Amino acid sequence: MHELLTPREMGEADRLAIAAGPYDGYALMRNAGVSIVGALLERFPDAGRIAVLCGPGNNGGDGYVAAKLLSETGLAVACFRNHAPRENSAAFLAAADYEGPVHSLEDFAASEFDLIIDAFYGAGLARSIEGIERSIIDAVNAANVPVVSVDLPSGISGASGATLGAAFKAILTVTFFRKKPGHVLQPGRDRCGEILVTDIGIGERVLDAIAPQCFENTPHLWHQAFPTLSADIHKYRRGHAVIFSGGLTATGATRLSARAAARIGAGAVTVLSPPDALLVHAAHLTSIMLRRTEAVADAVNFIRERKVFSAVLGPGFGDFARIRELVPALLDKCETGEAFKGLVLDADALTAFEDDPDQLFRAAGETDANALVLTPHEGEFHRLFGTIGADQALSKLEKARHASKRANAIIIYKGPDTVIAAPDGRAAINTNATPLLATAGSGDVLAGMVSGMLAQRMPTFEAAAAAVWLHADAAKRFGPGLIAEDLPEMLPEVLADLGLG
Ligand SMILES: NC(=O)C1=CN([C@@H]2O[C@H](COP(=O)(O)OP(=O)(O)OC[C@H]3O[C@@H](n4cnc5c(N)ncnc54)[C@H](OP(=O)(O)O)[C@@H]3O)[C@@H](O)[C@H]2O)[C@H](O)CC1
Ligand SMILES: [K+]
Repeated sequence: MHELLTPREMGEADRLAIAAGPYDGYALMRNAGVSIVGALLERFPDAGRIAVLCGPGNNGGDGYVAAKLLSETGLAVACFRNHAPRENSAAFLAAADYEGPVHSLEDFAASEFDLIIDAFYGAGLARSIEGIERSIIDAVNAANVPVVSVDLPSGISGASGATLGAAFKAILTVTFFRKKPGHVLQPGRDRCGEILVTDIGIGERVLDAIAPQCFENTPHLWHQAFPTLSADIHKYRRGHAVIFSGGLTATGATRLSARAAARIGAGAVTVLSPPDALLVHAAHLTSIMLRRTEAVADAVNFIRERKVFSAVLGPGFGDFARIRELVPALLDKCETGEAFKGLVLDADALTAFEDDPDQLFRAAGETDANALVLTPHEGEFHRLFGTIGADQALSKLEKARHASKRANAIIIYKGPDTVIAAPDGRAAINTNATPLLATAGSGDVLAGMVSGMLAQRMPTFEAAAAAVWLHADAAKRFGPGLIAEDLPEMLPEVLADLGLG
């Protein structure tokens, strides 16, 4: 159930389902109407006066079916519309079968109803909503009458989650078969309210032909890929990660990453420290090891000789020139050795390339697509991927995908709707975030978690997606008062509940 279908893919699912039978388009629409009414009666048993706002397409068709069913239960239902459905469409049949009153939108007043069914537009929204429909959306939102949206809140693009003109703020959105990216990307996600995905008779088998590449980030996506422990494992075989430390006054970020890498299951974690910070680390570290490194060669030799599998570079690092020297060396298997699988660049390691991102992309382009993870938040993304970031026509999902191809790296584009994208086109949108994660050091922990999973040879896309989900789950479990130090300490509980590790 974690596949997300674009409106185009959903249209294809519809077409394949009708071709396979037994339902034709109107039968699917009737099933959709039954789902809407079932959810509505369960949640709003006291709604006496219900308005159904019907658009000209099949979304409106679902509205007529719902109106007919509700009026058959004895409720006072009124339909409003601007345009009748196209002749011979399924929506046309639904409108003809509904025998109650159909009024002009001009006569609609939100205050006269206990509940509004929004069936203006769904998957077919093609442009900005204007005119009377826009005025009604604004008035309904201001009046605070509960809105149940059919498929999507009208005005929200199913592909991007963007608002086109104006969009309803629904209390419940009933969608069909699978969610769409617009349900999980902002601002769409906030406009949906509760999201109910219902079965309308489309068989799972249609997904074989569609082969969706976008997923909601849930444990189903990466559970199977999570490292398991065999009885004969030892600490270095379990996986060795290194974290690069900055200088004397900025060592905390390193330790947060290191602790997270260890807690997520790396067998050994070593902090690579410049000489001036060694004593500070020595005073704080216990199970995590410490190694003095000065020149780039010290670091890559250590990685090669100690069979290190992954590294984090950036948190608290400070020295941008050194980062620009280190990255090409760390992406070069001749330097690091074949065992080294993955480099996570965060914070300063992203900023270090803002004047010349091509330098980073060139180095990444010469390595395999699973060797590098970049973890930009909004500002870092724009600095690194200026043109892609500024392209208003692209959704956050598309931006992450373009950036991933451009950089030949897995991108974790952070935010309330973090997108994880791989150069092969796969993408996951995260939905379990909490504002509690807006605390200093939480990004350092995330970077450490990714590297801890890479150290255990988890495939990179899955490791990145798992880290994002587990990180948010840890924050939610801790709750108010959370600081970054708490995140690694919550991981044992998070992992145990999922049966992982
Ligand atoms: N398998 C399923 O998921 C099923 C879905 N159903 C429902 O069908 C809709 C999708 O129906 P569709 O007819 O493709 O699209 P819409 O109803 O959303 O809208 C298309 C019509 O709206 C016009 N339009 C689009 N944008 C605007 C706008 N901003 N202002 C005015 N008019 C607009 C569009 O006009 P064009 O000129 O562009 O053609 C169309 O007339 C899906 O969301 C589900 O609710 C089925 O009922 C069951 C199976
Ligand atoms: K709608």
